[in-house]
Amino acid sequence: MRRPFLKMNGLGNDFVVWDARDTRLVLTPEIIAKLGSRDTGIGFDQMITVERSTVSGVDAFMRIHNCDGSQVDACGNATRCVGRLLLEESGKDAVMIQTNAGLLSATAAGAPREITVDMGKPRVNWDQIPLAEEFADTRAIELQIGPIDDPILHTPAVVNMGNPHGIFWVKDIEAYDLSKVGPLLEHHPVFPEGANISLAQFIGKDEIRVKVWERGVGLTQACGTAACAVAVAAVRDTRAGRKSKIHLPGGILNIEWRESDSHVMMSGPTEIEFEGEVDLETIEWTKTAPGDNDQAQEATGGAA
Ligand SMILES: N[C@@H](CCC[C@H](N)C(=O)O)C(=O)O
Repeated sequence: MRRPFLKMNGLGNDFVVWDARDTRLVLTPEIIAKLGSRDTGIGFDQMITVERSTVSGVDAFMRIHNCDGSQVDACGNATRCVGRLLLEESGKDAVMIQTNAGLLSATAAGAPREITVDMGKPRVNWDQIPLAEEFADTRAIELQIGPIDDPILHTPAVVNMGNPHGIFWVKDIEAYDLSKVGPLLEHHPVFPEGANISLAQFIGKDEIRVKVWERGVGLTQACGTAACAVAVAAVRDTRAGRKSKIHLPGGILNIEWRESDSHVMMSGPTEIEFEGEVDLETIEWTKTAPGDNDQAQEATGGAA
């Protein structure tokens, strides 16, 4: 069966987006991993399934899978992308998106294709991250077993933005090979559900450079929830003000941790790369329409 999809990204963090509001779609982790492979499939960081919401007045439910097939509760960049699709489709000023991490609202941010998402309140208690043991202060927890010798990589700040994040403040982000330390820290026993791992370095007042090793994916160009988690950790640590610019390899996200209601607001771009169709049995896929930045074209790729 051939199924249409949209390929989108937020700052290079890329997604296949299915519209499953009228035609149900359930894929096994094995099929998701095959589709997500950049060698044999379409290739993506996350797979997003837009379904009908079970909550009245809510525009849609968004299901999120990492490219390894695991289902997760939050994805900031994909929420902006789905927000854009629902805003364009409905013509509304704001849309509500149901996720397994709660209800999130999306609005246009001003510039074309830029979207602001209210990511809700961060959670910072040890059992909400979750951590395997009690820590009274989650601004810098002490990892008892260090998978790496460097003492800096023993004291992460931890924040849950609908998913778990460990943040390591470093002086020079280039001094670390995140592709080596990321997998060790992602699976550290202190994180019973694993964690997204960020290295964060101040590069100016309220400007932070961040590299992310995403749980269930690996290195990505950007991670929206990580940007929110870093901004929250910086405020909690009195390192930054309530509004910060997070510089990721794929570009910049503007984050505000609002004082009035403790909600985290994330603003940044979205892009439709192309429309496509895939045969879910053979994983053979075709581009069917161009994206935001393409001239009209047709191309073929996939397992064939
Ligand atoms: N890319 C996302 C985060 C996706 C989920 C993450 N890998 C996890 O396992 O929690 C973002 O933009 O937030």
